Order: sequence, then structure tokens, then C-alpha cells
Amino acid sequence: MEERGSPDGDLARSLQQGLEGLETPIQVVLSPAKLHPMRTERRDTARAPGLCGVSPPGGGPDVAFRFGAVLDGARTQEDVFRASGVRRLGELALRGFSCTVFTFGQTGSGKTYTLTGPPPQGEGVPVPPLAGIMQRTFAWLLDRVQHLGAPVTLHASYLEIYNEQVLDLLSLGSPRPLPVRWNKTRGFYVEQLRVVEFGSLGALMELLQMGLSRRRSSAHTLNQASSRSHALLTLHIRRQTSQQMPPVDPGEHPAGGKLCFVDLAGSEKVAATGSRGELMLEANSINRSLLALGHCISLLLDPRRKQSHIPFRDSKLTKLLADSLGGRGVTLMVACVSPSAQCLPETLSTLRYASRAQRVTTRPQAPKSPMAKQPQRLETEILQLQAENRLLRSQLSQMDLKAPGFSGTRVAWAQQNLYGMLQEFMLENERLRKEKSQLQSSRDLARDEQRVLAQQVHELERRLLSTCYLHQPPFGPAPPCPCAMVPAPSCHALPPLCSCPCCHLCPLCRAPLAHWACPRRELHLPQVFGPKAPDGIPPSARPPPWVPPCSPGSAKCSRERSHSDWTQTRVLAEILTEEEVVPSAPPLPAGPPNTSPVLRGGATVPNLARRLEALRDQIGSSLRRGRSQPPTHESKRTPSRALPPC
Ligand SMILES: Nc1ncnc2c1ncn2[C@@H]1O[C@H](COP(=O)(O)OP(=O)(O)OP(=O)(O)O)[C@@H](O)[C@H]1O
Repeated sequence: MEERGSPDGDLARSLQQGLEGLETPIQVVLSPAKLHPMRTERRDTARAPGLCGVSPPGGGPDVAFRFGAVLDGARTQEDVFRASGVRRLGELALRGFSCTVFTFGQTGSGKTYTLTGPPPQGEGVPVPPLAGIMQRTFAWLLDRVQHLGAPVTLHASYLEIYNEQVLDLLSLGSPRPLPVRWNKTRGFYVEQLRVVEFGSLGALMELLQMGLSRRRSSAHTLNQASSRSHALLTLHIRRQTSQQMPPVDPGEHPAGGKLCFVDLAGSEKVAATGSRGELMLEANSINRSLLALGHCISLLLDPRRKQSHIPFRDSKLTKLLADSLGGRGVTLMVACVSPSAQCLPETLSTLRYASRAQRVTTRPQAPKSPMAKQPQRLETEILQLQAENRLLRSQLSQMDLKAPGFSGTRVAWAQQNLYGMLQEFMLENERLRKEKSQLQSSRDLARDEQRVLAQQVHELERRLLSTCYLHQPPFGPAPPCPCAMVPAPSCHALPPLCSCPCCHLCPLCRAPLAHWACPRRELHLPQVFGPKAPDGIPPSARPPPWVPPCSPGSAKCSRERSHSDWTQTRVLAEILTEEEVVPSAPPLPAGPPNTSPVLRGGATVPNLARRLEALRDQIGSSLRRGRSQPPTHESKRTPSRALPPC
């Protein structure tokens, strides 16, 4: 059953339609207490849905009030639960809003009864299930949570404001006063308040029972179980996502939606209740805080309220209700009045209070998380993609119509042609790849051959010089053979000249000759083959003396190596080494400068053949000269050096 004009029909609907952030009035429902045997006389009747009229005590016309819903005393608790709109607040809390339900009215008007049912029947006696709005909301909420797609974590805190002190009704030890603090993100909050996680209705009911049994209540004339404190039970609702769920620190309120039930202590005339002593002190404290609340509500009604200061700091109650009244919360007020004629002045006062309160507006706003924004962003993206899709489709259809050349046959022909071309390119590519690999292996082979030849040339040069030295009288006797010296490593292309270590030394400076590195060789060579340089070219830039003269541009100089050159080189090497030489490679193309081995005098591979020819001539003439001259003393002593026997 749902009352017309109730919050279920107005507030929540407008919020769901995306009016978030717009000014939203506090919703008020009127709930007269059931006729009590002690209090009879009269009852106010609801003349029309949401409308109620009260006859003033001094007579005169009825005063009419309109609220979201008016529930007469014949209604059951289930009716009240359904008509109050509290379920819609629960929905909003699940969506991240901060929602508050508070009962207001004079003492004994049924505030506690409306929220939690009859007072506890004793310590340890369980709270009856579904006794009041709170239990019904708990049951509904936990059922709702179970049917949500995403997991939800639920926490509860429960406090009372007694004599202007905040006490934790769920504290593990005896409750002690807690400070109320403020910061920019949370607003007012109670420091060190215990926040308990629960996962079942039973667990929540236990928390409720614990709080109710601790809450201060006393008996006075108008109520046998009068609450002496304002009680605030808050459910913290947090819908989990995979990314966000950091653990809640002890004493810290979890972020997310909130559903807060506030059972205000009733205003009372001390004379009427007969309160004395501590009861009177409690009554004064209750009245002061309710006055502060009324003052804030009056100021919030001021259209210039943005400029005016709202004194929320005047009491603990107004601090903790600040967000519900003037902030971003959604608030439902259940005004409770007694049908008793004796209470008419208080009833009128309550109705006026409630009437003002329902003109107070808030700007409900759920905290925005990146995940909460995601659905909106995705929706926008989908819309953009759909628009792009439409545009492309229309362009495609226009292209088909405007371009007759793109007929089916032509397209098929073009496709076939392109396929054929592609195949050809692939074959060509394969051919080129094979050719490239052959050229690379040929190049590697030629490089190896080049290296072997260069080593052979070096070795022959060394032998030639050694021979020349031993058979030239101007050099005099050869130095003694330093056989004790460690021989230099032999060339890998040619075997060592002989086993004698002297053969591995420069005959002029005695430097090791494994790589033909005598630094003074250039100085000695002209003396061996000719004392004078006719052209004046420095020895380092001059070709070796055994290279046949070659005029620039002559055919011999420019010609490339022929097969006969390679054959001669091999034959010469085999004559000298008496061993088979590695087969020759085909003539080399000129390679990049840094890859060619740089031989003495800048000679490269094309010169090798000429140099070998010259070497052959020189060795032949040296040997002939050596045979015609008598051996020296040294050569007699060390005949192996005159002509290395290899
Ligand atoms: N609708 C109702 N049906 C039956 N009994 C009711 C109803 N409303 C209130 N009562 C009874 O009236 C008495 C006073 O109610 P309640 O304690 O809820 O008043 P209250 O407004 O909370 O008072 P206080 O401000 O002093 O705490 C209780 O005994 C309660 O059981």
C-alpha cells in the first residue's frame, strides 16, 4: 500500500530521473500515535490524502497542514513502513546517497515506537522482528542486497547524544564521551566511533538490541519508557567493485551510501512531565538541542540563507544532522503527534515545526567515484560509435551509387589481377632472397681466400728479405742466432720456415717476425734493393721494391686478376712451402675499404698476384746470387739461415 503524494512517489522518482544536485525538500509524514487508554478525548482526522486539520485550543478555524503522507492511528506498522517512503531512501543509499530518517515530536508521541516498536521488555530479551520501521527496513535492505549483482559490504554504528555528550552504544567497554570533529571531505563526524561490519539480519538485530538496551530511558508522567537521549543508528552501505575496496580502518566511516535512523528525544514541558533532578537536567538538555535544531531549520528557510550563517555548531545534534538538513543528503522526517486533547498545544507546535522543515531543501549528491562515472562514459562512447557507424554506412552506400566503375565484374577483375601481381611479387622476392644468400656465401669465401693470400704474401716477403740479407756483403756477418729466444707463433697459412727460432726474427733488428712487424724494415729495404729513391717518394708511400714498375693507366696495372694469376700464386706458394695450398677463390670484386685487409704500402688484393710474381723473381735472383758467392762465416756456422730449408 502506498500513500498518494508520499516520498515514494515524488522525491525518489525525481532523483532517479537524474535531478541529482537539484534542490530537494525534506519529506515529512505525519504519524499520530494510536489512541491510548490513558489519553482519550479527540483525534485529528485526515480529511484528504496528505492533508490534516487541527482545531486550535482556544477555538477558531481549523489550522490545515499538508504533508507527504498523513497516517492515522489505525494504521499498522507495515502500513507506516510502506507509506513513509523509507524504502526509497534505502534504494538511494544503495546508490551512494546519504539518507536520513528522523522522528520528531513531543514526548510520548510514539517516535520510538514508530522506529523500533515497543520498548525492550528486559535485558537480553530479543527485539521483536519487524516491530518498527527500522527492523522492516533492515529486512528489506538485506534482502535487496542479496539480489544485487555486485557484492555489498554493510557496517553499522549506533550512538546517543545524552546531556550533550556523544556516547557509543556499540562500544566494547563502557561508553565514554566521544568528540565530534569536522573536516572538509566528511563534514561533521564522531571520532573513534565503533563501526561494526555485519552480513546478516540477525547480526544487525543483535547490534540494534545492544544499542537499545544501553540507551538511557526513564519514566515520567507522560511516558513509562521515555528516551532521555537522541539516538542515531547509521548503516554504511558500500557496493564493491573489483578495483576499489580498501579495508576500513578502525574508527573510520566507510565511504559510500548511508542510511541513518534518528530517534530524537521528545520535547517536554517539565511542568507537564513532572521531571525533577536528573530528569529535569535531561529534559533541559533535550529541549535546548531541539531548539537549536528548530533554529537551524528556520534559518535554512531564509532565501538569503547562502549569505547567512547556519549555527550547526550550537549543539551536537545539529552538527550531526547538518548534512541531512542543509547539505547533500536526502531526508525524511516522521512527525509524531499525540491524538490527545491535552497535548494539542504540543501537537500544533510539532505540526508547525514539521511544516517549516518540509520547506527546507537539500541538494542530494552521491559521491562520484571513477567507477561510478564509467557507465556514463561508456554510454557516450557507444553513442559516438553508433553515429560514426551510421555515417560510414551512408558514405559507403553513396560511393556504390556514384561510382558505376565499381561494378561487380570490374571489382572481380581487379581483385584477380591484384592477386596475380601479388603472387608474382612473392616469387620475385623469393628469387632475390636466394640470390642474395648465394652472393653472401661467395663473398665470405672470397674474404677467407683474401686473408690466406695476404698471409702468404707476408711470409714470402719475410723469406725474401731474410735471403737478401744473408747474401748481401754490405751487411756483414749476421748476428748470432738467438736460439734461446722463444719463437714467435707461426703463421697459420704457412708452416714455420724451419724449426730454428732464428727464422722467426727480423734479420735486421731481431724483432719477432710472425706478422712481419719490423719497424725499421722500410729503412733497410732501399739498401738491399737500391740505395736511392729516384722519384723522391717517401718509403712508406712507395710500393715494395720487388713490385715491377707500373705506369699509371697501363694495362697491367688496371687489369683484374685472371685465373692464371691465381694458379701461379698457388703454384708459387706450393713451391715455397712444399705443401698443398688451399684452392683459390674466384676474383674478388672491390669491397668496402674497411673490410679489405690493408697490406704494406696500401696494397690490396688485386696487387697480390703482382707482388707474388715480383717475389718469385726476387727470390730466384737472390738464390742465383747466393749460389755464385762463397758463404760467409756465419752462413757456414748456420747454413739453415742461408736458404731456409722449410
Ligand atoms: N501506534 C502505537 N500503537 C501502540 N502503542 C503505541 C503507539 N505509539 C506509541 N505507543 C505507546 O506509547 C508509548 C510512548 O511511545 P514512545 O516511547 O514511542 O514515545 P516517544 O515519542 O518515543 O517518547 P519519548 O520522546 O519520551 O521517548 C509507548 O508505551 C508505546 O508503546
